[in-house]
Amino acid sequence: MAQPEGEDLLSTEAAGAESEPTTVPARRSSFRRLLKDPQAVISAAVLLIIVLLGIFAPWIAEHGPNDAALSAVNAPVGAPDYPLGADQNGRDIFSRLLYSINTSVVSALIGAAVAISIGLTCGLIGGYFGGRIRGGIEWVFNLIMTLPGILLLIVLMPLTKGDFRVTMLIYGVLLAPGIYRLVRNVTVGVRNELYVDAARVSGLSTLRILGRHVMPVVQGPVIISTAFLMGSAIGVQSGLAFLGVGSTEVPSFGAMIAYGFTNLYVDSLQFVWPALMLGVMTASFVLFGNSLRDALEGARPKASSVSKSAGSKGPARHEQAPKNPGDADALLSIENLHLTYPDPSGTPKPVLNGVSLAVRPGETMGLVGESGSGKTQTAFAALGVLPGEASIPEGSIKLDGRELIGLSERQLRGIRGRDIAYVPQEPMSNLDPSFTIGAQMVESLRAASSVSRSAARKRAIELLGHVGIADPERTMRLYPHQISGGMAQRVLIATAVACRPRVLIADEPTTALDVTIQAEILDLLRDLQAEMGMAILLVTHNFGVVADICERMAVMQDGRVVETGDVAEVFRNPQHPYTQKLLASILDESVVRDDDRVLAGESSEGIN
Ligand SMILES: Nc1ncnc2c1ncn2[C@@H]1O[C@H](COP(=O)(O)OP(=O)(O)OP(=O)(O)O)[C@@H](O)[C@H]1O
Repeated sequence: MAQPEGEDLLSTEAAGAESEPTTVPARRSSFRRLLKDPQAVISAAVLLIIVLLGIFAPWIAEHGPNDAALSAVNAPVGAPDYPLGADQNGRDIFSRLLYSINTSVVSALIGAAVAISIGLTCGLIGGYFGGRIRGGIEWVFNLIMTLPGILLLIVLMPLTKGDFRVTMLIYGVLLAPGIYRLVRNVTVGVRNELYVDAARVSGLSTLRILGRHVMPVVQGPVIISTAFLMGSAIGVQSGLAFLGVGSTEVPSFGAMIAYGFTNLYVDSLQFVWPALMLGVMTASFVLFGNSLRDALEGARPKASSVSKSAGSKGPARHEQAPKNPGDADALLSIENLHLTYPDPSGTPKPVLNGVSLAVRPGETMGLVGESGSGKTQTAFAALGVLPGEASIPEGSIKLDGRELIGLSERQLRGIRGRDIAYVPQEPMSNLDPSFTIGAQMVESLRAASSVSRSAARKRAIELLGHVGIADPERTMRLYPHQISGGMAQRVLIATAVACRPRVLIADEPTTALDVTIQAEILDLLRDLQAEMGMAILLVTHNFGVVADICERMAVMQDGRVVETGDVAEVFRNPQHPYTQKLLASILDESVVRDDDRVLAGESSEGIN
């Protein structure tokens, strides 16, 4: 397929041109999402109140954190001037609690800032450049990881002179390898994306690519890790103070807990206040980080059941839908499917306008149409993996007579992978760069068939061999960036057919691959179909692929199917003007074979 680089470059530029003005609304909508999340609002409010209490401690507290009064020794809660009582040295617990907040916040900021700045910078560089640069960086980080963390901080006490800020600085360095690994893995994954190659070819500087393409992907995981790091830094600082490492002059939850411990039988509450505050602070950091990540990464296409439009109740809203001719024996039957997404003003924007489609058992149906005609949305609707904001006001999707619209996520999970499976367009983007092929296959197999880990591993190795991977055992140990696109697609096909699904939806499974590999993947799909007897719905914009492998085809335009029929018949005698236009613009007699064998899908050779 002559999908020239020029076109890619133009689209990259166009995307770039578009991305500038959309940045502000995107940020605004992330912020709005954050404000709508009760977990985010509550945890942020709790943190804000705690931090403000720390900042205003000198004005709120009656006493200094180290002011001791003999008359106040072990004063109970509610004693005059000592709202939370006093410790065994006669120091105001409330005051020490407030000042300890500042110690914790400073520790969290130093520890997280050092870890993020070192880990993020090195992760981006190591992940993007690879080779010796990555080797050198990893050597240093591996060395750091061998150091015994807390023990080192204790041993270095003479060097830090008990200053918790210096201690947290060193702790930040010890935390950096975790961030490095995270960022490196994400960067390696993004670096292999086609759009990054396109950006590189179009002359974008490395810094710009890192900032524009890599950082947005990295920011979510880093933010959630920041929250964990802050919680961890607070915990470690308190732990060290509990052990007596550091200046006794510095108020800290850890030191307060230690004093509370020794005084547990005199007044148990002395121990409870700092422990409670420590718990609330660390939990708030983590909960807020989770919400922030969700907000920044946007509404993910959750594997949720498709939502029906407001007001539509029960599954009986598609009775008037026109029946598909010949769908009585259909395994997957889509009738009059309408799908909308809200536009920025909230008005539903139609994306599918009454799609009707029937896939019979054991057949390969090609779903063709120009970009944006709704092929993928139709496939996603059938799989029940539309994003949360999608709405189906009308229509029906039946698998072997069972209505899928309106099923709960739990019910859909029982169907996906077992009865209906999916092979995606971009194999690399569909494998997690942080996990080995084996780990990902085992996880998917266990999710689909609840087998033991060892059985899933055995089955994964078998499947990899079955889809033509030469050394399955070795491949299981590899990370996605260590295998080719063709191998990645074989891995995904192997996972998809693991439970012998009755319907396989393959969304442009060969688009991201080069021509030779495309033919191999089509052959593989054909072989697997012959062996397992599954029906395949093949989403493609490539008529060559349709001619090569499909028996029937449906042509989509503007969110509806305009023509359905046997491939040979549609190729010979297209009825709809849009099909005629598509065929006229795509077919080239000099490269496309028109013999009956090929059109009937009997040949094993690919056409492009
Ligand atoms: N989350 C979404 N919100 C709003 N509109 C969407 C969303 N996802 C898809 N669309 C719109 O749905 C329409 C159909 O998209 P779809 O991905 O199904 O097209 P397609 O035929 O598969 O195209 P391609 O061959 O390029 O993948 C497009 O106009 C697209 O902009």
